[in-house]
Amino acid sequence: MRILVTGRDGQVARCLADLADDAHAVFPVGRPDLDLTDPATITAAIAAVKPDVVVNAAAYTAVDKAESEPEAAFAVNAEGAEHVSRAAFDVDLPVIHISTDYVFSGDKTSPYLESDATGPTGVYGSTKLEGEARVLAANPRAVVLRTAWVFSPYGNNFLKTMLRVAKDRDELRVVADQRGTPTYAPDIAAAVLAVCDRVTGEPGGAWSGIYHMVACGETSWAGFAEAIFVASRASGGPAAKVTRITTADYPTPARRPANSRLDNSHFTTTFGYRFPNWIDTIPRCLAALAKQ
Ligand SMILES: NC(=O)C1=CN([C@@H]2O[C@H](COP(=O)(O)OP(=O)(O)OC[C@H]3O[C@@H](n4cnc5c(N)ncnc54)[C@H](OP(=O)(O)O)[C@@H]3O)[C@@H](O)[C@H]2O)C=CC1
Ligand SMILES: Cc1cn([C@H]2C[C@H](O)[C@@H](COP(=O)(O)OP(=O)(O)O[C@H]3O[C@@H](C)C(=O)[C@@H](O)[C@H]3O)O2)c(=O)[nH]c1=O
Ligand SMILES: [Mg+2]
Repeated sequence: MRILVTGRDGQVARCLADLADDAHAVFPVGRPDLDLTDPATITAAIAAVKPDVVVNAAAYTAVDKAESEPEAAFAVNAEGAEHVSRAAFDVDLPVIHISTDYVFSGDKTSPYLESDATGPTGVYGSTKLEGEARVLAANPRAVVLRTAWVFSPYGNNFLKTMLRVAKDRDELRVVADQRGTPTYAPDIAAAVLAVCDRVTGEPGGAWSGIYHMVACGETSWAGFAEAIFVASRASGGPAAKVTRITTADYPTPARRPANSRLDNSHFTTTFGYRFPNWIDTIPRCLAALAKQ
């Protein structure tokens, strides 16, 4: 099958391209050829690639910057996502859209289910939530996959930030009162391919809807940082001591959910893809970085 992926240089887009095989030809298209804020470029990309399915992996992902650029975030995450879904629908294609744990308030004390009420605490989360609704409304064959705390050898992410800062500093202060699940982008890509197989193999659309697509297990950002440094030290890389702090000690423009753990059992049951525990994925990322 042919898979059009929006956002050529994004973490998830690049990992999807890495997984291309005989059964999955992956075509990542980014700006300026495909711009989510310019619907004509989306239509043109679909006409050029002739995909069997469209994966929307492009987004405005700068969580803090979004607080001062709400229009720009909305144009990509809400309107742009809608344009992609509608452009796919117009030529009778299914769409797979990636969303986030930040659609939740974080007030729940256990992992979030797909049926739980949303309540984003910032602009990024609000615009992503609006994007989910618009994607589902524009195309009856739409899958919304909420993932979280994405890291990979590519782009900007928390793991790469921790390694970079540890090169110059012996100690790092990291929040310990926000909990979630780091999810390795190559595993997200493999899971998305499993969804591609289903949505192209079963045309009806019984699979449409929202799914939580995260790795197994849970931690805090501080716990994630500590695990990164344990693995990095073991492979001779940079490491630092992590001092656990609270969200109040680390002011940021955007408020983040205290609990953004997602229950992934609906995804696992429906698509038959099993995620590993997040902690086992860190050495894989470090090994991939070492090869760069
Ligand atoms: N990163 C994370 O921790 C998480 C991400 N997600 C979601 O997963 C998906 C993939 O995220 P990830 O791979 O990390 O994203 P990245 O931040 O790595 O990449 C985002 C990509 O989107 C592209 N993009 C931004 N605006 C536009 C536009 N107007 N038109 C076309 N492309 C655009 C960027 O292009 P350019 O290079 O030109 O700027 C970039 O390549 C997103 O939907 C995100 O919301 C969900 C949970 C966690
Ligand atoms: C760099 C750093 C961050 N922090 C805190 C700030 C914040 O609360 C938390 C995570 O910081 P980051 O800015 O790296 O992560 P953030 O940009 O909030 O990551 C989010 O990105 C979007 C796209 C998503 O969809 C989410 O799932 C999530 O992955 O760690 C520290 O406490 N110490 C530090 O040294
Ligand atoms: Mg960030």
